[in-house]
Amino acid sequence: MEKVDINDYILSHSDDEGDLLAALNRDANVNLLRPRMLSGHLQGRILKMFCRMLRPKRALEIGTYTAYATLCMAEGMEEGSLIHTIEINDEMEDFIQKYVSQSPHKDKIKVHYGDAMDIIPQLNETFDLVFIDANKRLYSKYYDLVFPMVRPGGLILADNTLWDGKVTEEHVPAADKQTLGILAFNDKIKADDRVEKVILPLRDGLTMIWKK
Ligand SMILES: C[S@@+](CC[C@H](N)C(=O)[O-])C[C@H]1O[C@@H](n2cnc3c(N)ncnc32)[C@H](O)[C@@H]1O
Repeated sequence: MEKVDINDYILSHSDDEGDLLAALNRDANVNLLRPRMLSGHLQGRILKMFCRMLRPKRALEIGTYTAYATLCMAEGMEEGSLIHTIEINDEMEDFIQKYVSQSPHKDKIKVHYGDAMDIIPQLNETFDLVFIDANKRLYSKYYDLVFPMVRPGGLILADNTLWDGKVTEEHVPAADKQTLGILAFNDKIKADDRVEKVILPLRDGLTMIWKK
């Protein structure tokens, strides 16, 4: 008998992503340049589960891309809650709108188009949950900007913090600003006494940062 791939086994024994997200995933793989950027089935179900457990009233996602993760988080959030999500590339607007508009959770989602560095200061919110998943060079800046807006006891998640394993390479070229950005962010979080932190070795690395 052929051995079942462990990732297929995990997905086949976890919740389905559902028809809408499966269609989004297929559409992204056929029509977008970098479909691997979206969270995907496993991480999406985990983000939903975080929302089920934490019951955030206000959430923020920095880096929407297709809204795959946005839709997953909104699915786990309660009625009356809201997730703000920020996307710098307004060419994604039609794609995002196509799927958000079909979701039964669309009323919990507010999409902002523009640079998160400009939009975050305009959001008059206190966040229970923040998902950092935009420009890897700017993770430390997003963190500093959003930190005062997270309530004590709130959670910040940062995606891609293992950056394809490049974080353990002996020599990182000065031109590789993305890896250097992630390295600086990981060191900053490790040294920050205001938070408890753990890197989950999930997919490309997902850091959980709990504000004391
Ligand atoms: C990895 S993708 C996000 C994936 C999405 N969070 C998910 O899990 O499905 C990163 C996105 O961040 C966007 N982005 C990059 N810099 C940004 C910024 N300063 N403000 C807002 N969005 C930004 C990019 O255009 C890209 O669509």
